[in-house]
Amino acid sequence: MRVLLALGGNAMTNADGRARVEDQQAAAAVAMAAVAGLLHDDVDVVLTHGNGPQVGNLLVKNELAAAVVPPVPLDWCGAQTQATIGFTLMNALEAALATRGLERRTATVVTRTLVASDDDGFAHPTKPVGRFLPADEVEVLVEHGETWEDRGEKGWRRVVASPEPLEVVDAAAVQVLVDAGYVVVAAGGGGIPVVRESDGTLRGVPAVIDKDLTAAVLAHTVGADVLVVVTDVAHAVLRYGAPDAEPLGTVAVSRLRELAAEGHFASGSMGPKVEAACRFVERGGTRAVITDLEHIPDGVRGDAGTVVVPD
Ligand SMILES: Nc1ncnc2c1ncn2[C@@H]1O[C@H](COP(=O)(O)OP(=O)(O)O)[C@@H](O)[C@H]1O
Ligand SMILES: NC(=O)OP(=O)(O)O
Repeated sequence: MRVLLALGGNAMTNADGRARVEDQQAAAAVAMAAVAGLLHDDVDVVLTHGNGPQVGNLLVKNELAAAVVPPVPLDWCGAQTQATIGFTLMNALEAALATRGLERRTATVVTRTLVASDDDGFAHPTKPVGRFLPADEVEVLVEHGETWEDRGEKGWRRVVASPEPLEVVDAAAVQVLVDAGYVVVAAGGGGIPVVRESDGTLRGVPAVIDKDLTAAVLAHTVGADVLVVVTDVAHAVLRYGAPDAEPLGTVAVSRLRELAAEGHFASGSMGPKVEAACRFVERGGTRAVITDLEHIPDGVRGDAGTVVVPD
């Protein structure tokens, strides 16, 4: 069986969004222990991951150091996060496997994702990145041309362009490595966004793609049977936060689309996960599962989490 696991922010760092190195290493150790448990069953695994906290931190470093060190664009920041998170996950996974007496080769692929140059996402930033700030600290940043959004209790967060992923450009390399038995980390942060020029060459563009939507594209392209969207809740929930909230178990994809249209899944959090799960199953995937780290092995079998199946 081939499984693509998309790891959310909670699996990559701690809850305050600051993404300190030690927090990222600790979170990776916990996440990779869960993934190592899955590798007992000798499944092929491709991992992808978010980068919102990390890429936001790199943007802040750019600003603070601009007088001394040349700033780099957002696509470069995204590429840098693929490298640092990829190697952290590889180290953590190999350590987790070693404690179980297991060995699997690992690789991280610097991965580009094709987007449309006229995507509406460039005009309307939606992707939250970096740390949370109180409203009074945000004013001056908005005056400098940044877009910030009120994210509720935790404060305000910067939002950047987030175009739709059309194609994972480097999927063939991922496929070769996974066919050869590697556990592959790929398309981190949704992939480095690129557009195709009229002469066929690719050019990086300043944006951060939603990693769950790219995960659905990559899972289909590498022939995954199961997509698991790993987050900090065991299920997608109907009437989330209300007294009569109801965790969603196994659901047919067309029914899930109806529930999404009724507004059960918040945009910018559970919404893209549900959308990614629907897209993967609609394109022929056996099942897509939304669950937390603890339930990964059961979720892969379809025995835990929100399990999205074909009609
Ligand atoms: N209907 C819902 N069911 C479950 N969780 C929901 C729902 N709507 C919004 N959420 C929120 O979505 C969060 C997961 O999304 P997000 O924070 O973006 O995850 P990650 O960083 O793991 O990718 C949950 O912690 C929960 O607060
Ligand atoms: N790129 C991305 O979707 O990152 P997060 O999951 O960390 O928001």
